[in-house]
Amino acid sequence: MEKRKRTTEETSMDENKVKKAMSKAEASQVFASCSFSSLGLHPNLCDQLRDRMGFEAPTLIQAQAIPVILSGKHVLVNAATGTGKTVAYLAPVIHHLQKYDPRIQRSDGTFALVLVPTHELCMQVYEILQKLLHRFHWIVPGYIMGGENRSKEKARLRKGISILVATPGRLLDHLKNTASFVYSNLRWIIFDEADMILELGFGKDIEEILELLGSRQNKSVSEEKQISKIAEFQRQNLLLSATLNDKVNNLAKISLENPIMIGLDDKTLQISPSLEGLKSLGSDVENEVEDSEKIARSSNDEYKLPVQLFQRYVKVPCGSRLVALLSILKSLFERESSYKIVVFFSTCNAVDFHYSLLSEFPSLSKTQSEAEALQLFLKCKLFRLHGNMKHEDRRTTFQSFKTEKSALLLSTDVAARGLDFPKVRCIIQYDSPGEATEYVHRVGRTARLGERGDSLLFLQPVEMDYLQELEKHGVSLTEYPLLKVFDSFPLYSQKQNVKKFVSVEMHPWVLNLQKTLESFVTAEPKRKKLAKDAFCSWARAYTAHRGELKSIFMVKKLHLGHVARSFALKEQPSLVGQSFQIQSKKRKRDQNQKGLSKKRKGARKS
Ligand SMILES: Nc1ncnc2c1ncn2[C@@H]1O[C@H](COP(=O)(O)OP(=O)(O)OP(=O)(O)O)[C@@H](O)[C@H]1O
Repeated sequence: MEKRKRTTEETSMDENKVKKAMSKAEASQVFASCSFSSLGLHPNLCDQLRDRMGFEAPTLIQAQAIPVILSGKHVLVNAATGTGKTVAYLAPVIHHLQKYDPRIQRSDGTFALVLVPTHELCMQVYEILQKLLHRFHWIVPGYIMGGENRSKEKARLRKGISILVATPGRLLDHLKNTASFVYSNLRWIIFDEADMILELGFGKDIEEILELLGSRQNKSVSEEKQISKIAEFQRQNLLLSATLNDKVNNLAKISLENPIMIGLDDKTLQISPSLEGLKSLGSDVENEVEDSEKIARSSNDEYKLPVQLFQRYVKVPCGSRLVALLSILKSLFERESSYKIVVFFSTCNAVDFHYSLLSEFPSLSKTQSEAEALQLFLKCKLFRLHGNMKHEDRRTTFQSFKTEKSALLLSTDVAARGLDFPKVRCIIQYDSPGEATEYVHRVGRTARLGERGDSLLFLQPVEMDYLQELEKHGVSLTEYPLLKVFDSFPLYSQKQNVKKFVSVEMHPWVLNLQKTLESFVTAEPKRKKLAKDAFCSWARAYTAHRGELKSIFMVKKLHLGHVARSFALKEQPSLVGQSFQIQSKKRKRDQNQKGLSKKRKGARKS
């Protein structure tokens, strides 16, 4: 069995960093020094939080948010990932609902609506609700989401769901088509991961939902009263996210009335109760005009990241990316017996290819007996998650990865937001995230609630300007010692006492592993097809970067032959390459024509 050597330098560097981070984490004080009951929550609910959930004390954000939410005001919460925002909004809702006298009944319909962007988040919030409601059996939790059986959902809505967790598209569908869905008592609308809901293009749906529910802030009071006939209380809307952007500003404006801001720095705030100049949530970010009444400025905002998170980047030439990924994963899993890692990819095809590769790629073996034993290169439980998977498979992956102590999850951005996988120690962004907000949410899957976490961002030499993009938001990364990782592997077919290698591409470990990977992938037509499809969709995704990022992630700057190597292909797939080049030529031609017609228009105007 091959053993990896760890340099003492590497070990002491890591240990120092751990110590430094842990003291930072302690200093950051994740928990407040008060109790849940001192925040005004009902004793039964406090018992439930302690006995069922194991929560002894509130987190800082819970201590800040719970009393304000209990007071009935509209609230915008901006707090770092993994700080306990879910309980911050669910606990006050449950507190109020359990107090209703006479007790609420299923026939009263829905009192609280939690809108979330993804299925996984929908399930996660629902599960937390189930635990919190254990002692309050008359308050019924439920969920509706795209991809589920509509008629079963209709039946559940007919029976009555007191607190409903939903994805926007499916909610809108039921609001329009399920006559037995009672929402006349609706008191709370909560947007969890508000910016992602909008990023996913649900802006128009949200506007329509707010209209239908009579909760759009420019509705006249009489109209609102008509809709909320039975409700004796005023509506309370809550908006939560770890990152804010212009679209959230607009959503805040149309859904929140005189909101209280929690977790937002005064300097970056301009609270505007004014409802004038509302823009459509469905419009493109690029098309949005500068607005002087922003609730939170996004352009130069510093994002809040957990202080105990070590953020590093690794600079890898394109053709060596796959070898670098596999080597880093191997070294991490060999270092510790229990280790949970999430690797983010840009496309579903890329996840499928890497999943298939890692599920079967054998260990590079020195001896015949080792080869016969068929050891895998990576000895860890492997999972994958992406939007093209069947819902049932997504659910199983989500649940299984949650409970594993040591495992690797390969995922697209469906896992980037809000998901709470316990004990994830490291996040690897193999494909770059695009917007800085995406970076923040991806790394937010680790270092949750004061725990230690590492993150590693893969960048090619031509993409290094992305670090400056992150710097603009106060995010700074240190370099990961990649060559040291390669040096620590035994070099078969080379003399053991070799000199230090200076270049990543020419490192014997890299050359050897790359060659083996290429032979492995090209030997099996199915695997080769997965690699080709992944290559093709990767290149398409690469051209889809928006705004300023276009000048950093330029496909023009890439050598497509090297990109192919990163999918263990010996050559750039010619057909894909040609069609890709035709596409990019066409795009260029279109851009030139656009530029020309703009110039012409300009000339006509002047
Ligand atoms: N008071 C508490 N005591 C102990 N654990 C808590 C407490 N509140 C929340 N947690 C746990 O902290 C973790 C993070 O909580 P949660 O998922 O609500 O964070 P979040 O702020 O919504 O994160 P994200 O921004 O990534 O969605 C969860 O595992 C949750 O069970």
